[in-house]
Amino acid sequence: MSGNVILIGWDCSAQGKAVERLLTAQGLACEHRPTQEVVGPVSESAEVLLVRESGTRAPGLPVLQALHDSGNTRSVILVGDRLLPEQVVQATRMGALDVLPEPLDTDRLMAALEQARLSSLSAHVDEVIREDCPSILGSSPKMVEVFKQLGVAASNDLNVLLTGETGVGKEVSAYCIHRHSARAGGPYVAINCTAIPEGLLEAELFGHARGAYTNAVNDGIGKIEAAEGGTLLLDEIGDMSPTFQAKLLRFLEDKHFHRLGDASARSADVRIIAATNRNLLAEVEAGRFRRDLYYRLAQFPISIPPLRERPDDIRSLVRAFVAEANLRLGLKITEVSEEAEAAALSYHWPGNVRELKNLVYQAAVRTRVGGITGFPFVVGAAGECPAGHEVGSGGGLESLVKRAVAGGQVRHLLEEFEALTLRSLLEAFEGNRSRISEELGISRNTLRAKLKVHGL
Ligand SMILES: Nc1ncnc2c1ncn2[C@@H]1O[C@H](COP(=O)(O)OP(=O)(O)OP(=O)(O)O)[C@@H](O)[C@H]1O
Repeated sequence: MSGNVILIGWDCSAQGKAVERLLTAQGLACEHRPTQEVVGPVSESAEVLLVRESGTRAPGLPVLQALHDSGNTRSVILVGDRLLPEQVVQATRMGALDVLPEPLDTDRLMAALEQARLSSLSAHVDEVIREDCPSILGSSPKMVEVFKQLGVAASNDLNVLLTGETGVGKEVSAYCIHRHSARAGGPYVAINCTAIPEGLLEAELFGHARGAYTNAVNDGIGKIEAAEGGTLLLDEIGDMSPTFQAKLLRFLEDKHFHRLGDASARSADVRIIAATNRNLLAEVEAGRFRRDLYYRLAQFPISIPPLRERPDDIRSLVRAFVAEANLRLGLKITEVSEEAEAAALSYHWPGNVRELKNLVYQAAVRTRVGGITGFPFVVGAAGECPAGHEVGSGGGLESLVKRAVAGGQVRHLLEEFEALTLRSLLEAFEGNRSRISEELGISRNTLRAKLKVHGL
């Protein structure tokens, strides 16, 4: 099976085949298998899993549960007949990107598949980049200053604190420091402190002894031991709980730690780089982040400026990502129109380089061959849109809908609403993703996937 196939898990062979024909007629590559099989190795190279479960299997969703338990990272869309509300909630919590009732509405199915494919594309982009030692780009005076600081950080072994808005390139900078440091021959390990539930973070970071918790059938090393001799990136450090802050401080003081459930002290030779999009000093002043931990982490602080403060980088980033999309996805984009470039230059870029990269990829995927004539900007509050893309006077949803209808852009309207909602929630909850996922009642993984799709 090739890597961009939609795997259809459907028990009733006649219906499964009918969906396969429907998607094939839309030009999509797909393959039908009995539902249970999508949990097996056959799904490994699929891009999206379209799984049908029956609501009469109350109270659970066995196939989705099995996928979730196996650590599936592919985008999943659930199709169900007579699903109970609890099953819809469960499905979303287990990471399903969408839940579609039967009989299937073709437009909704196509929209859900497009979103799922963009989500996998975005995940794939991140994977590819991590695998291929991403090079860090930028030629603006502000970024040249940052590169100099990365060089100084690479020449010593101090703990580094990288700050900057979401998507400015903190993680690529951390990797750049590692690659140029004396530890380059050692491992580079990253852990996202918010993506892991509080209860599991300790074991994830420090490791565990056999029997330390249910399912801990063997001893296990944590990220700290995995990074021995190398560099450990603690991403989104600003969201760490006070209890965990105390545990981390203890490790930073003498580089000694205990695996969870094991009394023996161990030590690790690891360089720590921490990253956050919060103003950590303000968190210290507000009493939410330990001052002593802040100073341990910020032995060498580096702040990365938002993209809107370095417009000189925009054009070259757009060109670099177009070239990358051509190479990675087999597209044939020949140019980016002057109008599209001008729109990119006047846009506010709240999601910074990540958003730019996503928009370039989305525009490239939609264009496939020829020139990109525009980017699918999310039109939000006035002043955040590029010239010519403003919401009409009065703003709000109504004018957004009218504008989309007038411009024949209805197809992507629901995506725009979702992006707009998420952007507003990020502002309202000051980027606190745990809180947003709680308030929305969706898992943090689902939220992360959605934020990635929209480049936020
Ligand atoms: N200067 C850059 N050159 C090339 N790619 C970049 C640059 N900055 C960011 N990117 C790309 O943008 C995306 C986001 O970057 P990264 O994950 O480093 O951001 P971040 O600041 O750590 O974001 P967050 O705070 O949300 O974790 C990645 O795909 C990365 O490769």
